[in-house]
Amino acid sequence: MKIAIMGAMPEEVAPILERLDDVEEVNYAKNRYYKAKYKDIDVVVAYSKIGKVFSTLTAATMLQMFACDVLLFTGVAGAVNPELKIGDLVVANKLAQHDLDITIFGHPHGYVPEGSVYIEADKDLIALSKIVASEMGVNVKEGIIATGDQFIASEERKNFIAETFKADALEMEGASVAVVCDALGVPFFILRSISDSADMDAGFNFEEFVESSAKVSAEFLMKMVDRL
Ligand SMILES: CCCCCCN(CO)Cc1c[nH]c2c(N)ncnc12
Repeated sequence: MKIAIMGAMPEEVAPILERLDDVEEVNYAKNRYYKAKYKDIDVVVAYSKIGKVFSTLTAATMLQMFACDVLLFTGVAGAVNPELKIGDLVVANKLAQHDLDITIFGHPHGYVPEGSVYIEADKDLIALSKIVASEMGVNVKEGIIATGDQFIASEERKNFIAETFKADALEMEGASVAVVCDALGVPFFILRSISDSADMDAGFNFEEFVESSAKVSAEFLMKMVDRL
């Protein structure tokens, strides 16, 4: 089993890199991939850089070049569901691209021909997250994640995303990673910890909480890796 562990930003994978052994750094396609051992498991760890394009490139590389059998994503997100607070964990059961729009031709938001609005994450990995959550005594919200190439910091855009996609959280990489994994038939799991509420305070809250929330997500993810 070879596990791809991915984030979008250095802060999101730093808590993981520090726990690896025999790290071999591979430079490829203007990015750095860390081949390593976590306990006795083969892992490849990388942060993609922000947004759907960079995360597509990294996810595709993890699967096609490093031949990973499963892809786990860890990072932070903006809350859409008002029940979610800073530091809360969200597991994606399905993901959509909120800024994919050819609605002028009568298609739904997030849809293009031969595509689908939502892509579903791996049910076994979701089930595993529930076991780990109960063991750790933490709450994990399973929900819909909306992805787009914008940092959302306005109630108006957040409400559009909430109404159109019934999203629980939003970010900038999950749905593109989902498309890659789905197309290549590789199980994937997208985990996020809330860093802000995608409102007018989002920028400040993100800056303040990205590091602590990224740690919450990374630590939970590694508990799942222990159980794989
Ligand atoms: C230098 C600034 C980098 C922001 C990257 C934010 N990530 C993108 O995946 C997660 C995220 C946290 N809060 C968000 C929000 N309100 N809108 C979009 N994305 C997010």
